[in-house]
Amino acid sequence: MKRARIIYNPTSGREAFKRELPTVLERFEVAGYETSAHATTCEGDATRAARVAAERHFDLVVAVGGDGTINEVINGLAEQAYRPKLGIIPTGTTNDFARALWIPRNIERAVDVILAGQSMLIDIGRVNGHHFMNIAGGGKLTELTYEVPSKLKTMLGQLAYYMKGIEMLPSLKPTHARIEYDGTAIEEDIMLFLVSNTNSVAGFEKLAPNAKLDDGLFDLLILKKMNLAEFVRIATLAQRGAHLDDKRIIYTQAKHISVETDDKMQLNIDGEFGGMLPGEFLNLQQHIEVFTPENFLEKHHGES
Ligand SMILES: Nc1ncnc2c1ncn2[C@@H]1O[C@H](COP(=O)(O)OP(=O)(O)OP(=O)(O)O)[C@@H](O)[C@H]1O
Repeated sequence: MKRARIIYNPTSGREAFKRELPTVLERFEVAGYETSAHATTCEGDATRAARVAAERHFDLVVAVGGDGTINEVINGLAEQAYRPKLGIIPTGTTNDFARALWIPRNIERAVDVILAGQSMLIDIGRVNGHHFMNIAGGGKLTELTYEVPSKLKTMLGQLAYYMKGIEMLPSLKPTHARIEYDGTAIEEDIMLFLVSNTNSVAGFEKLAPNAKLDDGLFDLLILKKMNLAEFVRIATLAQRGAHLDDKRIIYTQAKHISVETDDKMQLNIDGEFGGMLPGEFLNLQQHIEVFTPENFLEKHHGES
């Protein structure tokens, strides 16, 4: 019999999952999985639970929570030689990864997706020993993701980022950076850089439009030194994906990227603080097998 382990964050979102857990367990059992559940208790717990599930050769791990929980589960699986398939039930405040994969927010429908059994192998990023599935980057503005409180995110959505972003604008300063990507070396004064695995980033759907989930490549986006007015203009263009032709933007794709800066710069990994630069980014191609809706797979195959 196949075995599934559900790893859920009981505090995520509006705590709605706990009420649904018996129904969800029943559905996995009926579908032929011997199923157990682990409620996470603190930061890092989902990583441990996922690692144990891999070591015990579970067939399926289901991560329930927001991007934080999914990131932790992926960190528990990524270093293992045997990696169970991954199902996702998005119940968090921020669910960028589920959105990128077209996984529904509704619990029952997210379970439908997993039990329908359609999956694909996706790339995972690694930087300085941490793994990420959405995006990593550096520069003052990337700190927005942890400076905006989740209550505000829930209430105001993207507007919360704008409000906080405007507050931070005066503190935006360029730093000198040495960046190497797949053998090309550049030196620039930069405002920020983003290393993206998916195209769904903090509500900007067209920030890294070429990001594909299984091509082994990151989208690398670098914002060169610019003044405030130029910055606001480019941020506006980025809303509709019209920022890429601007001469203050470098946009390319690469498998291996290293970044070093003169001034101290924090590393943001999937929306969380991830230590300080320098950073070395490596794309682990088709590293995790994840369940996605049928229509997403059709779109994906149509594009590649
Ligand atoms: N029982 C717990 N109590 C408090 N925090 C927890 C617990 N279990 C897990 N966590 C932590 O909560 C973090 C955020 O969770 P997650 O992303 O699933 O939900 P979220 O609702 O989107 O959260 P947030 O709005 O705080 O980002 C996780 O990275 C994890 O470290």
